[in-house]
Amino acid sequence: MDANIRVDNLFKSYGNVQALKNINLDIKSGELFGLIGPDGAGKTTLFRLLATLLLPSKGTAKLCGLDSVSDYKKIRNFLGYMPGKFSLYQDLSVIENLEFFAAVFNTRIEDNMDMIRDIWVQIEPFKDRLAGKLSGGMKQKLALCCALIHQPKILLLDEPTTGVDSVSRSEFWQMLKGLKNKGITIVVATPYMDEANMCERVALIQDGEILQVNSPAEIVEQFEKDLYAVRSEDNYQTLLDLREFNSTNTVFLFGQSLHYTDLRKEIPKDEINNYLENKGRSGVVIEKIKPVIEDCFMALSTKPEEHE
Ligand SMILES: Nc1ncnc2c1ncn2[C@@H]1O[C@H](COP(=O)(O)OP(=O)(O)OP(=O)(O)O)[C@@H](O)[C@H]1O
Repeated sequence: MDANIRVDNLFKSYGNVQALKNINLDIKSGELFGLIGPDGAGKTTLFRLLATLLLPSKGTAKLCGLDSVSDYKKIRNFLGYMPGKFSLYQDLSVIENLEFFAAVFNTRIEDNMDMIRDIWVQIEPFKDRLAGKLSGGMKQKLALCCALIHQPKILLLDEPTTGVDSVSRSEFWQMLKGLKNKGITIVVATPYMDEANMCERVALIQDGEILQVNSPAEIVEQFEKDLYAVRSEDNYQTLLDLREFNSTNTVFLFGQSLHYTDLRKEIPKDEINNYLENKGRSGVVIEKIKPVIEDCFMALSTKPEEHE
């Protein structure tokens, strides 16, 4: 079975809220694909549509060639879905949760151990603990086992690493690579842009629209402008100053510095330096840097600063 996902001209509205606008996606069988976007971008809505839990307002979604509306029963047999809000029964133990999900799919844990073993061994020592008493990372591993217990061909993971510590986050991505090697098509939604690099391809989504679909490396390669990191003793005031500067294309705070692009091809650093010093900024440092995926997202999603 070709475990691909194909979305065509998909729209979803909740009353007046247009949560998804003309989404088109082609996710290949066996791909590790990321859906990257901020809160409210429409990631959960798209996942719930793919998981056959919501009806589209317009357009179609097909999983393994089957329609999410008319073939929803068949799709549910080969789809694993881990919702963003924990799907576990907090007052059941670890093993009871897993047994419950196996029973829902009319299967048994022992028949599917090969699929979950690598993850299960990490939580087995806590198998009699109530799910509600597990740490965030452990809950996430259990939820993943539950989503895998019926050996899905396609796995949808909605913000699996939100609220999870950084060690558990990187362990989680290692587990996903292991699952990809088993041939499962995996789609992961995340608000963390740095996780884009763990995916083969990503879709950047904002306000219900897909801004770009490509490999993380190619997205970064397509960044057109020269990018500069600007720092001073007062980064926030420098941000406000640069927003008023008449050659500013984009400027935003990024960690300990500002990321800046100019409307011109060549950037006279001295001119920017003088401008900022005249504004009273001290300790100004300007250096050319390589863009990362966050810069590409900002470039795609923000309008250039307006100048009179
Ligand atoms: N049941 C609903 N009724 C009305 N509006 C909704 C409903 N569910 C989502 N929305 C709106 O649809 C838009 C997309 O929401 P969605 O939850 O899909 O985004 P998201 O990217 O998953 O973000 P989050 O991580 O915050 O859930 C938002 O504007 C949200 O407020």
